[in-house]
Amino acid sequence: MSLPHDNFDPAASSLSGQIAPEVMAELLSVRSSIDNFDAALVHLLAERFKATQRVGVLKARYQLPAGDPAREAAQIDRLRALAEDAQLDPAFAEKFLTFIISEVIRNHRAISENHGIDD
Ligand SMILES: O=C(O)C(=O)C[C@]1(C(=O)O)C=C[C@@H](O)C=C1
Repeated sequence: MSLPHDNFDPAASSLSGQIAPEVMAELLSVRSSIDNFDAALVHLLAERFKATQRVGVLKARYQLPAGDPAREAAQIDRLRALAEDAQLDPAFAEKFLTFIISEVIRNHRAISENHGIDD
């Protein structure tokens, strides 16, 4: 079976041949963890978007507004607190959530515009 990331080269680096082999080995070892985290993030995001897709269909069906500012404010407060506990910059956590939610709202609007065509 051929996977879409079959041609991913985990050793790709602009530093190849420019740094000591032991430094490169340590860098590659940490990067292998980063690659696992990035893969997990993609899968987590895919699941989140599957869930918000269902919300989008529900909102379109019942003609509800795409955005829910009170819900977003609660989510942001919660995520900022979680980020602080986890020693992640809360401003970054908020920016990240806001970025995702803006895409979700764009998707909700698209679903609502297409509503009636295929359901
Ligand atoms: O929960 C909702 O109502 C959603 O549409 C999902 C979501 C989110 O991505 O978490 C997106 C837009 C809303 O403003 C609030 C939350």
